[in-house]
Amino acid sequence: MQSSELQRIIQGIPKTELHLHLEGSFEPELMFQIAKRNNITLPYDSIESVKEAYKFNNLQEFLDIYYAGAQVLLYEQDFFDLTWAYLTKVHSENVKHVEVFFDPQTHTERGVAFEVVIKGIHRALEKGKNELHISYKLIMSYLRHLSEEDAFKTLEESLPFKDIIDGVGLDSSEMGNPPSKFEKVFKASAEQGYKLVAHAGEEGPADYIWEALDILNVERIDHGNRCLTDETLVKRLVDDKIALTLCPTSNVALKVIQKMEEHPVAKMLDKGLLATIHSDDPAYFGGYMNENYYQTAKALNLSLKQIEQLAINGFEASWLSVASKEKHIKEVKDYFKSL
Ligand SMILES: Nc1ncnc2[nH]cnc12
Ligand SMILES: [Zn+2]
Repeated sequence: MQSSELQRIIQGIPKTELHLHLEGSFEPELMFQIAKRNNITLPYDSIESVKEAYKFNNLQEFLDIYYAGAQVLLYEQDFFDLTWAYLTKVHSENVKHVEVFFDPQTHTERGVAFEVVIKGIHRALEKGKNELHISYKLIMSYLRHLSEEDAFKTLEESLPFKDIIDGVGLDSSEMGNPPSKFEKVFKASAEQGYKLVAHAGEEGPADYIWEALDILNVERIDHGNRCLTDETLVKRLVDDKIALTLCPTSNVALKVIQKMEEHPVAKMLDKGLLATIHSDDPAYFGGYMNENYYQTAKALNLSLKQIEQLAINGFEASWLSVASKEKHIKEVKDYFKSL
């Protein structure tokens, strides 16, 4: 199939994004605009020099730059603008539902109130629901390089906004910060009614995925690439229909894999895993949803059936109601039938 034909097909698929860090959707153009109005000097003299700096050898090199970029976000309007820019972008890519992460500690650590962050994000998500017809869920992620005590503080701060937060996640530097470090705060989060997910097996070993499942009791694994090294784990993930929210362009950018042709998603589909495709930090890795589908499909020569399965899996793994899931899955199936 011609590249342009594949791109046209991917554009038309009704999609859902389940693994997206709002701070990772911060495009350099908006970063400069917000830095200017907040009187902050960025350590870059142009948008080109920012993009030049976005070359990473591993997760930590990326995180250092990602946290630095987030420093310019100070006011509710900044968080609104960040979220709104993301929503308008994915609206243009036919994304129908999003479940997005935000990292409260990246901001509260700098003295920006939890309330400022969440109010800006929430206002944009509501506007997106009303004007762009994108439904949403919001996930608050604990930073795993910080202590569990710090995560408990964040959980406390979130409680006045419990009604607008659907789940908690775990992100940041994986190696040396296993899921078990956060056992108690995940248990307490579940008791507050939050759903649970965690990044695991991105750079870390399959053991971290086991811990996320057995110690944190998460219902989805973010990334999970490394599960294929453990057949017993694969069986568990298949049997329990645990989704893996994969991020192909992120994996290449952070050298989790050396090239897209090595991406494990096709193997995962073959094994019956509930694999899904997302963008992670698109402003840093150069691809939103469509680009992630496109690069993966092209490099792995995925069939239309496999691409359809990925889109269905996305809705299947979402936190939408059964009726909404069925509606979206029917839309995906009808779309592929019409091709
Ligand atoms: N890919 C990733 N892994 C861990 N933490 C993150 N925070 C933002 N993107 C991340
Ligand atoms: Zn992520």
